[in-house]
Amino acid sequence: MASSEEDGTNGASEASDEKEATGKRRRLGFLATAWLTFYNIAMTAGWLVLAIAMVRFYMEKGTHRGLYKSIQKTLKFFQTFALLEVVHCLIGIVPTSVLVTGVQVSSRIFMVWLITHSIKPIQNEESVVLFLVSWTVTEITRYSFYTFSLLDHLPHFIKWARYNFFIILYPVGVAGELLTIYAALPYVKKSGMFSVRLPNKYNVSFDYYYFLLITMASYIPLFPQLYFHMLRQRRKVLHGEVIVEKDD
Ligand SMILES: CCCCCCCCCCCCC/C=C/C(=O)SCCNC(=O)CCNC(=O)[C@H](O)C(C)(C)COP(=O)(O)OP(=O)(O)OC[C@H]1O[C@@H](n2cnc3c(N)ncnc32)[C@H](O)[C@@H]1OP(=O)(O)O
Repeated sequence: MASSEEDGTNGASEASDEKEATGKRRRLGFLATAWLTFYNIAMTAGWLVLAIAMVRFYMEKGTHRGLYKSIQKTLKFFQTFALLEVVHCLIGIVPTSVLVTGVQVSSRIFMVWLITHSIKPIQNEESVVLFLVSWTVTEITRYSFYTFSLLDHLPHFIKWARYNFFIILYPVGVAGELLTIYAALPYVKKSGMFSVRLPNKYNVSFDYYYFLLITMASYIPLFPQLYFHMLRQRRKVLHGEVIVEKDD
């Protein structure tokens, strides 16, 4: 349990945080709170298991080669489970934008299933380790932040970490993702995987290689929006700034 002495916050702000959290729980309802608490605990545990497995692998083998293969099942399970976050937004039990969450989750699912799982030769790239480490640290912090918030015992360090770590981890994770897609390009071009060529009975064509180029380009407009969204959240949560959303 975090006390103000332990975490360095003043009593007044902690009291107002607790009041806010109690109000939030009442608004959410028992079932939604219980589900979210379970979900966040399960996700924190899952990403912690992943972190421990990665550290153990590296300490035993002294190389990143084979790391992805050894942790892929856990990664796929917990990252795919995160699709529920879009559902949480859609049914309104978390006050997050469906669009922001949708972009975040779909880009992760895409990286896991359509890139790293599907293109075996890139699984040992250093860039894979870059996004794995960055995602893992982010998710342990984020889900423990939500869990402790729901339980009304949010240690200041977790709150601080949730709204500071991303400043470095977001660009590092995105760099890892982009470098991994880049490394996949030659294999995709050579194999023609996931591509549909003409002629065919539906008269449609799809080239996965060009799809990947477009996906990489889409990071340029989309990533800054996610990053600035997080910076605004940071100002709101850590510095109490009131952010006025513009009406269309
Ligand atoms: C098909 C191909 C598609 C390709 C697309 C390509 C383009 C992609 C471009 C960009 C790609 C990005 C890839 C991502 C890489 C990485 O992740 S790198 C690692 C670093 N990452 C991060 O730091 C991630 C940061 N992102 C997030 O935290 C979230 O995902 C978010 C959706 C972007 C931010 O969420 P937001 O809602 O703004 O933040 P919060 O402040 O945390 O939450 C707001 C309120 O909602 C409550 N809440 C949310 N979730 C829960 C929950 N699970 N349980 C309980 N409560 C929850 C939260 O408490 C807040 O409530 P209030 O306090 O009442 O406001």
